[in-house]
Amino acid sequence: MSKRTLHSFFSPPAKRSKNSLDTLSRRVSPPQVSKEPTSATAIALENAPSDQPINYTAHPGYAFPIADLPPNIAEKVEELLLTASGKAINNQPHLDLLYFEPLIPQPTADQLFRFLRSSLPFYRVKYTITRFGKSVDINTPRFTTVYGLDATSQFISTPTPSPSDPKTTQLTSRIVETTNPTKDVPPTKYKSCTVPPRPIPPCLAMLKNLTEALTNDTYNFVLVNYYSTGQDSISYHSDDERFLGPTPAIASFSLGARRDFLMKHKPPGAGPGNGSKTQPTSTSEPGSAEKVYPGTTQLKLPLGPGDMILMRGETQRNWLHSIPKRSGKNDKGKGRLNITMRKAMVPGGTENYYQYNVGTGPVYRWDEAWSEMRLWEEMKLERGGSSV
Ligand SMILES: O=C(O)CCC(=O)C(=O)O
Ligand SMILES: [Fe+2]
Repeated sequence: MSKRTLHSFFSPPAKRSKNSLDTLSRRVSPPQVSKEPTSATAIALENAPSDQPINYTAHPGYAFPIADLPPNIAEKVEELLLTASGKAINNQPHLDLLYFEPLIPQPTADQLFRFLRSSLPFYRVKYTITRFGKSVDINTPRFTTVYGLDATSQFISTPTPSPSDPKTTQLTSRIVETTNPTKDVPPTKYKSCTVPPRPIPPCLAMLKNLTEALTNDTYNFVLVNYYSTGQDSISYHSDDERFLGPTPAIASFSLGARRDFLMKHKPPGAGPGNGSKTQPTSTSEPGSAEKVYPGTTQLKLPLGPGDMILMRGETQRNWLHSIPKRSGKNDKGKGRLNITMRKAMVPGGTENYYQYNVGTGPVYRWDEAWSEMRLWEEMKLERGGSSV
């Protein structure tokens, strides 16, 4: 396979032929899972000097400049994603998964985990819903963040070197109509978003572009969840919002601590999501007596670091998934990152994603010394105002 440069991953990948993923799975050799490295090799890899200094990307929508993926991690991830093959799981009604176990083996998965956890701004979103006529306050039980824009609009970003820091590139973006890129979107188009939409930073754009090449699909949103302990979770839901279309492909990466990913078929008679702006869209109440859909059983995938699961076809319309709480798992500092790539078709998707994954609250950032997510405002004061 001819080697693509990292820069080529910032432009859309060349389309593979129809069904090329399955063809690819058969055609290419399995991922090169190296033998367990000796600890000396692992340490050498972890500390491999990158031949370039780490650069940062600043944007008015980023709480602080976000580091670009270090070249030693980027090159490894590129190589792994371009040679991977997954296992199809489609032995139950309406279930269509492709499981890469793992897609990114150690030690790269761990390097990527630690890099992304410390490089991204996170939020702990609170919102209010109405349930049975009553207002209910919801505290999202995990850290979240999101980047991207639905298919009706596009960012046109201009990079300029930062005058105060040679390592930082400053991005300024316009949002234009996809159908007419000379036309800026009207200011009212995204006025219901809790924050102005922000472009996917290079470290996640690279992962997204490689995932597009691997899955022969395109994505315009990257959502990130951080489960700091076993008490962080996501309840049973399906990502079946109308703004994702009827058969969405969602690529979901796991990094860090292993957590169970549970899936069950929606009960008989349960319709697809109604597209309402609640998160998650379709839920099942814990403990509610539900009929099991005939011929199906619950699936439990203990997702580990570097695993990737592609949910596609009829899956979201018919199946629910969750990361349940677990006691004694992921003690302080372990944590699990989940990164999903999705494609929203209309502005309602942009609104929904920023509302439920950024919200209006404060920014958190991983503090390596404290081994926990902390309020960025407090960390900034301690750093004397320095952002990176
Ligand atoms: O953390 C995971 O693996 C699942 C996350 C998820 O289902 C979601 O963000 O919609
Ligand atoms: Fe989900």
